[in-house]
Amino acid sequence: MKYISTRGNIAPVGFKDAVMMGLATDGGLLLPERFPVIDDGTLSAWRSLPYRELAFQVISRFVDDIPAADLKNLIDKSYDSFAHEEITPVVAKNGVHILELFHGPTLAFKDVALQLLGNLFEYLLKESGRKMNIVGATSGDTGSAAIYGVRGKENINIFILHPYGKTSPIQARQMTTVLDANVFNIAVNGTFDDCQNIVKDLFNDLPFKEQYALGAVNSINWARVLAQVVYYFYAWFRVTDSQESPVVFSVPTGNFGDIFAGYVAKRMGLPIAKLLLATNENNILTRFINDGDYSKGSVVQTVSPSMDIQVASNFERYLYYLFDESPARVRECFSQFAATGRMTFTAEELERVRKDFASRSVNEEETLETIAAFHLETSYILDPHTAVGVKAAQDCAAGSTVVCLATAHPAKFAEAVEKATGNRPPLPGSLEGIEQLPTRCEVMPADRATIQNYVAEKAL
Ligand SMILES: Cc1ncc(COP(=O)(O)O)c(C=O)c1O
Ligand SMILES: N[C@@H](CCOP(=O)(O)O)C(=O)O
Repeated sequence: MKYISTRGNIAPVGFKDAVMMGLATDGGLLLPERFPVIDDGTLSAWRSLPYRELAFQVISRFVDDIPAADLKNLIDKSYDSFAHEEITPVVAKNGVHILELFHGPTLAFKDVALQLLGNLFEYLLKESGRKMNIVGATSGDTGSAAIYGVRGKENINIFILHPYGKTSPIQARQMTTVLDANVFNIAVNGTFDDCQNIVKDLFNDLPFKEQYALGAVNSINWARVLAQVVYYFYAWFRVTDSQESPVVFSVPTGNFGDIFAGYVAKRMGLPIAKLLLATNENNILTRFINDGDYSKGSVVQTVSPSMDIQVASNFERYLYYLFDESPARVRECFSQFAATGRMTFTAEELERVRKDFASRSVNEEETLETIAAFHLETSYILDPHTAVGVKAAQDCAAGSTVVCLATAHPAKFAEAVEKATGNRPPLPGSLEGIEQLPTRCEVMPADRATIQNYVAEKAL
């Protein structure tokens, strides 16, 4: 399998090079040159596979430059760190199926991909004898999951930028209490969008990227998206009993990575009726789907801070398909966006968008009410991101078989849960005592040069 760029200006590369490249060197995002299609017979054979084996079956369709036995070992090892034997179990509550993606070491869906990516980096660096400096941006969850994926690993340093004071207190401590010598936390005086822009600028500075061997842990890295495709298949098997059964997936969305993984699963032939894109008040993607209005606003702080994002990086991957795989149209669209802060689409394009996606924006009050009502009716505690997806499902998908992606453990957002239910959620063992641990973190302005100099100074 070869990988191409949404901007069309790189020679196709293999999977290993795609993982190491992160952001494509022409500023675009990497995509497989085609989607493997899974026929009914194969789908039926996969139904009874445990998570690790299913992951190997799905992922190996996209990887032909790592020996199968090595890939299998990497996958198996990655999921040993999960606290649930099913890795991503599905539980039925109140008429919806909740796909619990928070049983990894940092209690968010990011662990599913970042445990694997950390092991892939280690494997590829050993093979090449090279070193890597990871630079990533986080609105709260990617950061700790990436840090836990590579902490203490040889030949890797990791620099994580988060918006200062805008994550939940637990999210910040999950990052800053990791004192391993290869971990550097940077709290940026700005928003997640500022952090993501700085990271992209550093990757687009090709001499800097080359000199410091930059590695990407954000969902700009194709391996992130790929690992997330697996749980759409896994969940679909858990909630259906026949090949034809179409399912709606409700996905709390910020950077469009998780829902794009669902789109990949659909393109591979998984019977997904609709991808329901649920946003908080940062609703640029909802406006796009429902009104054709993709125009940048300002970031609003919400009780679901990991989704406080305006410019969703993976949206570019979807646009590539919406524009019939035309890199020229992608480039044109991004130039228009850079110049005007908006993108425009034809009526025919929007009609096609709505065949695959529906969307709902959920405000603060609705999010808290959903946590409270769900808790009252079922005793189950939703985290605020998951609550956004559940509310969207209740309003837009009644009568369908719906899987709501539970993207984080409620204990990470104890303040919001307490506001909604009157009680703080019980702390899982892995978070006990975290408030007393010492921390290390540098506070910096949202200034590319300052951060670039810091990375250069501390890089391997
Ligand atoms: C808990 C949680 N839910 C949902 C999202 C949104 O996912 P995505 O950015 O892949 O759209 C994030 C951040 O990525 C998150 O951390
Ligand atoms: N919500 C994310 C934002 C970064 O998204 P990514 O999937 O591109 O890494 C976070 O928690 O950091």
